[in-house]
Amino acid sequence: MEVKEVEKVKESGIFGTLARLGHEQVVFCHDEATGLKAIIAIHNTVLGPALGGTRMWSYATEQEALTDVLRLSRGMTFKAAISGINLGGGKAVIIGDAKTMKTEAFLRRFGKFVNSLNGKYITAEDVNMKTSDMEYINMETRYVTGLPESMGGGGDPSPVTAYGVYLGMKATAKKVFGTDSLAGKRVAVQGVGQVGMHLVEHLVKEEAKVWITDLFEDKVKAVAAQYGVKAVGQDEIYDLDVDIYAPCALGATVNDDTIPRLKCSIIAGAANNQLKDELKHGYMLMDRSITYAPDFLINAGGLINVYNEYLGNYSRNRVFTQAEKIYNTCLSILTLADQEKISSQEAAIKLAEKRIADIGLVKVRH
Ligand SMILES: NC(=O)c1ccc[n+]([C@@H]2O[C@H](COP(=O)([O-])OP(=O)(O)OC[C@H]3O[C@@H](n4cnc5c(N)ncnc54)[C@H](O)[C@@H]3O)[C@@H](O)[C@H]2O)c1
Repeated sequence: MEVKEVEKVKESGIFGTLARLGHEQVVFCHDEATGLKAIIAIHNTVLGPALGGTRMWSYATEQEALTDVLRLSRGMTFKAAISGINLGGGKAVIIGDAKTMKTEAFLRRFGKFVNSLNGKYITAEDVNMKTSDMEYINMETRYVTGLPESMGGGGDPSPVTAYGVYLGMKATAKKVFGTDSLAGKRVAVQGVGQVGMHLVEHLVKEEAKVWITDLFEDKVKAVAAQYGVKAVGQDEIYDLDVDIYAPCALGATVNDDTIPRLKCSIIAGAANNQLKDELKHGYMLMDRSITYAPDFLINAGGLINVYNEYLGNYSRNRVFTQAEKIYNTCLSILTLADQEKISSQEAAIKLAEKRIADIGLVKVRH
């Protein structure tokens, strides 16, 4: 959590912050018996109900939890809008230790709070929440998605996310190199977890030259051996002489320290909030002629997956077909950014906001 962001919330007060970020509703949930403390933030419901996962974290302060949920829910609005999905943006955070506090009663009490919003907010998994937790939440509300396949859910969203990231990377390559072929292109993948590993598979299939890193050496060794790619140290990844940097671990890795070190022409990866400061670092990348594929667009495969599950009659094929739209949307955004001399992140937000405004007008007409 950025200290600066927390300070901004303190300075402008809660309503001032909601006005600045454009939120509709924030719900504070408290239950003495189970020790549940949660915040549900509904950013925008113009396109549909607000969908976004629940994150459980031992936040240092309540202010920090509030800042996180406001920032994340706003991001979900843009992600759904740019992906052509009829959903709004929302998110929930639960304050506390996920290892010790999650009991059946605790999760079902949270489910009851979600249910009290009558479908205005739909929850799903996020950091420190598992599909098994969603099963308990589902006992108290039907406004939950991301259920296990055994319960009719869509299963692991990571392959869909990785496919979208791969297509976003190809579209960006088309813009930068004039061809979307990644054959022979040098790609550095940071984080070979669920998404990173599937991404490596796509890249190797297309004969890209791949370097990988991860916090866990066993993961690195396993992926390097399986796909015949090269392993590098965690910090070394920023200095590699590569064409593409793919952040698939944590957010905020594109920042004051790393931008001067990067030698790539493209950044395209799965992590959320890759730019530490959306505005400043978007422009720093432009100055260095590094083209950035907006994260909330190219990592939207997971959202497309849970949305389809929520609609019912889930089909994995349909999900992959919908994820293919990421390629053309990415090209449109990069073209708009060029035309208007703005960062690709700003261009993506502009297109997302335009769709919300246009569809908002359609909705008020009879
Ligand atoms: N899973 C999805 O469908 C999905 C959808 C949208 C966005 N994302 C985002 O994509 C990213 C990857 O998701 P995932 O599901 O693969 O997560 P994951 O936890 O399975 O994998 C992340 C990997 O990054 C590694 N890592 C963490 N910090 C690192 C560091 N400093 N250097 C190198 N490696 C590091 C971890 O050890 C782990 O192996 C996350 O930021 C996630 O929020 C995932």
